[in-house]
Amino acid sequence: MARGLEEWLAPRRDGRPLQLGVLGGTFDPIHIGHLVAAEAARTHFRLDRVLFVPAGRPPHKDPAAVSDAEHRYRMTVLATAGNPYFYTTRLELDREGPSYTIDTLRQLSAMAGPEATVYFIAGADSVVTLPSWRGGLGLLDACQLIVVTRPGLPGEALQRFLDSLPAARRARVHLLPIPEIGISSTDLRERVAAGRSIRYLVPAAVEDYVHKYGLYRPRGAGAGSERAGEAAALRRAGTSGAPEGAGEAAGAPGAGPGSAAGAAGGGAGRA
Ligand SMILES: Nc1ncnc2c1ncn2[C@@H]1O[C@H](COP(=O)(O)OP(=O)(O)OP(=O)(O)O)[C@@H](O)[C@H]1O
Ligand SMILES: O=C(O)c1ccc[n+]([C@@H]2O[C@H](COP(=O)([O-])O)[C@@H](O)[C@H]2O)c1
Repeated sequence: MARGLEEWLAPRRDGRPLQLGVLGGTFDPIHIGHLVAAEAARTHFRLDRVLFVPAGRPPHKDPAAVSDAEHRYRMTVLATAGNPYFYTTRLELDREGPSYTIDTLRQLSAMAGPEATVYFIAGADSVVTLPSWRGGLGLLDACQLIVVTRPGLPGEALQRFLDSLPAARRARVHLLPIPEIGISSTDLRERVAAGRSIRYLVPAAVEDYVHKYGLYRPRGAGAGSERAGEAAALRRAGTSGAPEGAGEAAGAPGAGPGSAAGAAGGGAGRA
């Protein structure tokens, strides 16, 4: 277990119970929809910190269609670096097997301690598939669930899901309307493949990273043809070649103890 995450999950200095947000995703690539969702959840529910968890092996996706986890992790570190309340963990990259969310939530709860409340943040499109996840609705015993709105999902699908829940579990689900950001990682991959701009749809550092490593370009198109080799080199480099940012590989524990964010968190964080 990376020491950075343990430090980042340390209790608040004022003894009040920690309110921890967790946003899991494939993040292939991370985009402003993810960041807006996390920030909206943080401010609305007065979360002390939000942890971004790139899925090492997304359980429901074809591995051949997903970029190397190391690239997705590094882009997430870059994207979250500017927010002192955000942090990116490689927990699911370093765990063997499919990245089941229930395992992650149990692991985080054990690390954060019994006083902490864990809020899993997810888009409405993802939440309606929850019954098919590992552990099914049992996930709602391991966390509070913040459901952020997402353009494109018919309202009835979410309502049907909510209506299907027993009252005790329904009480743990919180709807949060957020500014509608009508983009997805799929759109962004398609844009890059077609040579179209992704500027302003992802943080500038992520845009630079995508182009530097030739991600999402058709095979044989310049740097894109080097993808497998680059990813292998990144893995060999381990944590030493990580980008600067709020993530374990960067060795900069973001809003953890002693950081600028720890101090800034006087109101919202580690007072
Ligand atoms: N634009 C958005 N608005 C609100 N929530 C979003 C948005 N994009 C992604 N999410 C949510 O963020 C989480 C992680 O999403 P993910 O990394 O799969 O991105 P995605 O854009 O849905 O990717 P893809 O198009 O590859 O399926 C999910 O809970 C998803 O519902
Ligand atoms: O645990 C599961 O069975 C499970 C099934 C589908 C999705 N998830 C998680 O849900 C989060 C969002 O998934 P996705 O596909 O929208 O990136 C991400 O953290 C996934 O690992 C988890």
